Amino acid sequence: MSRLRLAQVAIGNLRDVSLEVADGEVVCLSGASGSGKSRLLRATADLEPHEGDVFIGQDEQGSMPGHAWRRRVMLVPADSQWWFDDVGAHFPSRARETVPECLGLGPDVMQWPVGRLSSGERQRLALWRALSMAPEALLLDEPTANLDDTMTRAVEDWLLEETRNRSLAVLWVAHDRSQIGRVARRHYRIHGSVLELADGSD
Ligand SMILES: Nc1ncnc2c1ncn2[C@@H]1O[C@H](COP(=O)(O)OP(=O)(O)OP(=O)(O)O)[C@@H](O)[C@H]1O
Repeated sequence: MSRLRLAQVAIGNLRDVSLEVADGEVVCLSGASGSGKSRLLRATADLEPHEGDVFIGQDEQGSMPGHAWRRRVMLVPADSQWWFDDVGAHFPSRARETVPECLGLGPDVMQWPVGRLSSGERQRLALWRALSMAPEALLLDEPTANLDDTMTRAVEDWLLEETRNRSLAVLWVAHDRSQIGRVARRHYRIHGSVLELADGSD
């Protein structure tokens, strides 16, 4: 069953974007810098006006307020936003106690001030924050851009496991072809104003 569905979405230069992401599936999206990947994720998250329709299950984006949509279809932007002084204040209480070990951060990270976090720590914690809100779909904008190779592989494995265990639909923007090959069986590439299924996709 398709969990997340885009039907003839148009935003900026992009036209006629239609794709589906099933429960427990990762679909990758790539394209040149400035081709519109982030805007497409923002449109999917109901953060930018666009043409066309987006569905989560049977529900259409316009049928609910934006904040309700974004709890179900959650965007993790490349540059995450933090609005309280301390890290822990951004997390539901159960998630403060259960920071995944593979992120390489102990539970005391929840007491840290946000200003202390490195870009890679912010990125890993933004992913954990999103997962801890129990969304149905995740929109990941280059989720490993600030991580070294070892941590990139650890985060990929963790995200794939969580995707399966939580039956999430994941749309993942990536540049690195080898990463795309590891995490997704389907890969769309932006070419000019259209989205094309890349070679090697199932
Ligand atoms: N709100 C906006 N209104 C008009 N144009 C915008 C808006 N936001 C971004 N753009 C433009 O749309 C184009 C696509 O931007 P986008 O951020 O989606 O690119 P991208 O593919 O994610 O690039 P990168 O890989 O460099 O992050 C860019 O030319 C950008 O300047």
